Amino acid sequence: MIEARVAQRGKGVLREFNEAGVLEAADVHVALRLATLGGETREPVHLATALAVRAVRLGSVCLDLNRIREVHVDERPDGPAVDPATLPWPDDSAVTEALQSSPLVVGGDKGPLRPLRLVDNQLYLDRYYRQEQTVRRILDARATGHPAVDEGLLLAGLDELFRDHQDPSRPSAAPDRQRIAAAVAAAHWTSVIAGGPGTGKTHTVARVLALLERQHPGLRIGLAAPTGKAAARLEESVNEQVGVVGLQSQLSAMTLHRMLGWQRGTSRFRYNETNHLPYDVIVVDETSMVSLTMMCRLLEAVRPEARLILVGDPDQLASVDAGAVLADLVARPAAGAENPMLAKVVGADLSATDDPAEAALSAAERDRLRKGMIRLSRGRRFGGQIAQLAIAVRDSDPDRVLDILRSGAPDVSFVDIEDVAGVRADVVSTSTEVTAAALAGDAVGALRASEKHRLLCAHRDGPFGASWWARNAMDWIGEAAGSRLDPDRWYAGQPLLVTANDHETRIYNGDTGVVVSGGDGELIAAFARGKEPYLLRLGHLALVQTVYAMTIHRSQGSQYHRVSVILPDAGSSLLTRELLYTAITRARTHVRIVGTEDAVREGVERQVSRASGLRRG
Ligand SMILES: Nc1ncnc2c1ncn2[C@@H]1O[C@H](COP(=O)(O)OP(=O)(O)OP(=O)(O)O)[C@@H](O)[C@H]1O
Repeated sequence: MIEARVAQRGKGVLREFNEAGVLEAADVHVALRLATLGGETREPVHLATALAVRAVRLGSVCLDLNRIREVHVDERPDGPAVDPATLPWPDDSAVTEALQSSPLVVGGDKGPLRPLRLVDNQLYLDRYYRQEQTVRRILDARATGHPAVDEGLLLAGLDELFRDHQDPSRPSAAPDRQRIAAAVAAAHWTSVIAGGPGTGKTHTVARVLALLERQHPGLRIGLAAPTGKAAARLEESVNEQVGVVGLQSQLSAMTLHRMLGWQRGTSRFRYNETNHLPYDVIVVDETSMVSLTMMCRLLEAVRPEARLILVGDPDQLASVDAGAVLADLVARPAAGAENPMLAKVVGADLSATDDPAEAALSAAERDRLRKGMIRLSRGRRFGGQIAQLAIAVRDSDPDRVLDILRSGAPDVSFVDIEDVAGVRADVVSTSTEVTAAALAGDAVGALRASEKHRLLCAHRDGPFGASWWARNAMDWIGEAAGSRLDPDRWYAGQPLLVTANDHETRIYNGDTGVVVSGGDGELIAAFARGKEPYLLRLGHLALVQTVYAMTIHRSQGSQYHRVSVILPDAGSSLLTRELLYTAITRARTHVRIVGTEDAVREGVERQVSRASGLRRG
């Protein structure tokens, strides 16, 4: 155990949990500080408080006391992982009883401090409890009525915009979930359009906006995404459709922070519950990456009479901060009745039986329509085994996942960590192509070539981590080229990853680019932005790193032709279904899984379980 991770002040049970690697020093410090301020001396409360802080650190909104012992402990550098069952757990009922009378929960004579909430045996840090309540209250209020819609106009628009792809003289065959999604978004103040990559979410959003613009000439549209990269991608793909669907003008998208008016150095936003955003419709893409805190701020700032359309893939990894709001909203029970307008405008889709291309709506899907939620299921981009593999992972079917991986299908492969010849060939050929274009000053070609293959890892460090594999890749490239790459200087063909938002230079955390020759012997950085690359002097780049391998978390929101996924050993807490799903769905033409059968099975079977009260309705 690394000493810095052990809290010096921790004693007794807290110290044992800290040394075992369940708690970090910060969890212990926060718990002890709150206990001192509130005058709480009982160890079960100290432990529950520290575990609640840990739960938030790991992405949950609260600590589920019914599952308090379900903690995963990673292997330690100096030995095997501690079995959590061997730790000195207090009696479950003793924890609950102590909390029920704790001044940290019920308040005490030391003042108004009440940092914990105990609700239905879920222990919350007060801040997250209040945010969850706000989200629930605003969503429930927005669900009590429906926007007024000119049904004739909507029907005509749906008929015009959702045509058969092969034969545009005919409307698309029923059921068409994209058409249903458009009607759902028109019929609700809040709607969720969920779906995997390439299911046509953006295609549908462009049509929804066109339909709403016809209903409300002069419609003010706000487009946003949690990251700059995702916002740039949303803007680009919606604008490709502007002419096709008849939108009045090109649109711009921004990060959620920017839309809300983030003010440097404060935690306040310019737009909030008293100063609402000036839009009639707001579309948020990549909503799976939105944290509870951000969703709370957004909902507070949306006018009650503005539509909010949340778009994303609930099966992907959730936000790095606490909360998995999109997945929670999808799982949340539906309340209220279906908007009768839906049956009038998309009745044929709702009652259609199976079509060769799309299955009939299930009872559960029909039920979700009541809360303005629809999941697009028909893949429009990649067919073949990548989509099947992603579905098998999502459905937690490890045997099917392994069958597909071993099927010999041309778009999927499964290799041992010792057998990296294929990875090496992909790394070298991609780099050769990127470098040739970069040296020729062809920024578009270099950026395009850099999307040919990407090496993805679960971890950042260690033998399965991105840093280690990036060094391998640099060695392979150096050997193939006959000269070593020098990570301390700029060179043509160098792949870049931006690690922090820089609003001034308009590059954002997660942006990827390439160093190219600027023609006059000078090197410049090129970033993909729509049709024209965005060029920037190297001296203007603040936080960037060379990226021959990246973490799966970082790759969210991007796609590549070929992807090699380095799985960690079975036993890593990062290895989850959401991680595998996200990694696989980054690939357009080929996904290569590098790892063991045990790691695949464990990943498919372990779901990230983020405790939250939103799911309970
Ligand atoms: N109904 C349709 N008919 C024909 N082509 C379609 C249809 N829906 C989507 N497409 C095409 O399929 C591709 C994927 O669509 P789109 O980009 O909208 O998917 P997405 O769900 O937003 O994907 P991602 O999550 O990867 O951004 C696009 O090329 C789009 O033009």
